[in-house]
Order: sequence, then C-alpha cells, then structure tokens
Amino acid sequence: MKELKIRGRAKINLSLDVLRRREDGYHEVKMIMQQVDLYDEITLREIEEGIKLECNCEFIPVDEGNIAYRAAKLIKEKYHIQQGIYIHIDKNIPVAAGLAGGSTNAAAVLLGLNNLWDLGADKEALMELGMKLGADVPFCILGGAALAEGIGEKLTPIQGLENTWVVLCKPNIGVSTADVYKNLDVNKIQQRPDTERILDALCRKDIQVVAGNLKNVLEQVTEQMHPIVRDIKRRMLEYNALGSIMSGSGPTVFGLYKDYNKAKSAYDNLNKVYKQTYVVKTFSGVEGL
Ligand SMILES: C[C@@](CO)(OP(=O)(O)O)[C@H](O)COP(=O)(O)OP(=O)(O)OC[C@H]1O[C@@H](n2ccc(N)nc2=O)[C@H](O)[C@@H]1O
Ligand SMILES: Nc1ncnc2c1ncn2[C@@H]1O[C@H](COP(=O)(O)OP(=O)(O)O)[C@@H](O)[C@H]1O
Repeated sequence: MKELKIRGRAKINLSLDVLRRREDGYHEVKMIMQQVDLYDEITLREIEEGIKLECNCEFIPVDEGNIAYRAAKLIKEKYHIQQGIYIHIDKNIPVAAGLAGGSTNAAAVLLGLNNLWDLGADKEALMELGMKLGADVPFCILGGAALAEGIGEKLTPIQGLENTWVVLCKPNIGVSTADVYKNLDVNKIQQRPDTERILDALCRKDIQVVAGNLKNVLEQVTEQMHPIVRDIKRRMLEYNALGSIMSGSGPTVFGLYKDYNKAKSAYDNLNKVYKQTYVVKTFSGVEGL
C-alpha cells in the first residue's frame, strides 16, 4: 500500500479588494495572495476502499464536512479510482482564521493523490477541479504568490515577498467567511487598496512600499464584529511591524518584518496574550527554498 506526505501551506492577503457582488451571491475580488511557511502535514495512505480521515484537531469534521475529504471524493470520482484512501491531517494552521487552512488541505489532497495514483493531471486541471471545492483552493494548488481575480480563481503568478518575516496573530474567535461577505456593503467601501502600486513594489522588491500599502476591505467588516482585530493591529505596529492588516476574512492579523529580532520580539509579546501567534517566513512556492 503506497503512502505519501505533503505540506499544505497557509496564505495571507497582501491586499484584498471587492469589486462587486454577483447574482449568485459570490463577490468579484482583486487580491494579492502570498503563501507563508506555516503548514499542515497531510499523510495519504492507500487502504482497501472508501475514504477515512483523521485529524489531530478534535473540532474539525472528519466526514464529508471536511473539505479534504470532499477533495478525495472528487478526484476518486473524476478518475474512477476504486482504491481507498486514508487521510491524516496534522493541523498547525488555525481554523476559521482567514489563512485558507481548509483550502490548503484540499489542495494538498488533490496534488498528493495526483502523484500517488499517477493520474497525470497538470496544475491547471487540478486548479479547475479545486475550484469546485472553494474559491481559495486553486491558489493553494498554484502556490507562491499571485494576483487573484474573478471570485479568486483567476490567477496570475507574480513576484512575491522574498525572505520576509511574517508574524501571525489570531485572537481566540473564529470568523465565518460567508458572514463577513454578507455584512459587506460594496457601495460603502471607503478606502480601496492600490493593487497596481503593490504589484510594482513587489517587482522592485521594495518591501517598505509593499508594507506601507497593505489594505483589506473586509477588515472594517470583521473589526466591527470583533474590535479585538483593531487592537492586535495597533499592537503589531507598536512592535515595529513595517505594515499590518487582517488576512482574508480574518480574524488573523499579520505584520511584516525584514528583521528577525523585531519579528521575534513582536511574537514574544503577542504570544503572552494570544496563544495562536506564529512567526514564519514567506514561501516562494518552491520546496527547499
Ligand atoms: C476571504 C478569502 C480571501 O482569500 O479567504 P479566507 O478568509 O476564507 O481565508 C476568500 O475570498 C474566501 O475563499 P474561500 O474561503 O475558499 O471561499 P468559499 O469556501 O468558496 O466560500 C465561502 C463563502 O464566502 C463567500 N464568498 C467567497 C468568495 C468570494 N469571492 N465571494 C464570496 O462571497 C460566499 O458566501 C461563500 O459561500
Ligand atoms: N480540513 C479542514 N481544515 C480546517 N477547517 C475545515 C476543514 N474542513 C472543513 N473545515 C471547516 O471549514 C471552516 C473554515 O475553516 P478554514 O478553512 O480554516 O477557514 P479560512 O478559510 O477562514 O482560513 C471551519 O468552520 C471548519 O470547521
């Protein structure tokens, strides 16, 4: 019976703009996504039949409610695979945090099973399949850094933030992405990110300008429900972050640092109050870098 281990990494949004609400309730976005080296480890092991999932974290579903389970089901159906699969998720990424924890598990299952079963699907085909599971799944398959448009599935790979320290801090609350989008009034967005400016600064590797222009239009919505988000952001800046915003629909707030000692000091201070605090590097999408 074959076995494979694969990492599913978290993402942050360096910018997040919402352009309009579509008829189907989804929103058209324009956002800059960046993977970070905080990951869940997924083990895939062949079994006789069916799909069996286990996770070291007791409060996420282990049946069809788990997006990784649904990813395995989808690929088994699409490629008419009879062989069963056991999935183990060793979870490090906080749940319902705005870091694409579930999406990255689904992406890892699609990438891993394609490999384990020699299905020969290219990344594009897997991304198309991933789209059926969630808007963030295609990016988690692509990896690295990208400009995401459409509902998040139209991806253009870009120069990302290299060798940058990221402090992530999640207060002890979970946020539903659907609720945040529901509470957003697209006509009342006051300040939008200057996406082109950030893209240009990324190309020039000018982290100061990137950090100075971070902007997420969902922040205001989540902040209203959970004012603690504003407080963490204020503290992140107090602890010398070059820039700080909320990631995705939140509630995780991240800060960018060039200097490890400053990042570590911010981590030490925030970790005294918020147990789900991490200091990690940006991830370029290539293993071993
Ligand atoms: C906000 C973002 C930013 O990267 O990330 P997270 O906070 O989830 O990490 C994404 O847009 C989230 O993507 P993802 O979490 O995959 O969304 P899905 O599971 O497809 O959708 C969950 C719900 O969010 C809303 N939704 C999602 C994406 C989108 N472009 N417009 C929406 O309105 C829909 O109500 C949908 O039912
Ligand atoms: N493999 C998974 N990992 C994390 N959460 C999952 C998973 N499968 C299903 N979920 C559910 O999806 C919801 C969103 O979790 P998550 O993907 O971590 O949020 P976000 O997209 O904000 O990062 C949670 O309520 C959780 O119970």
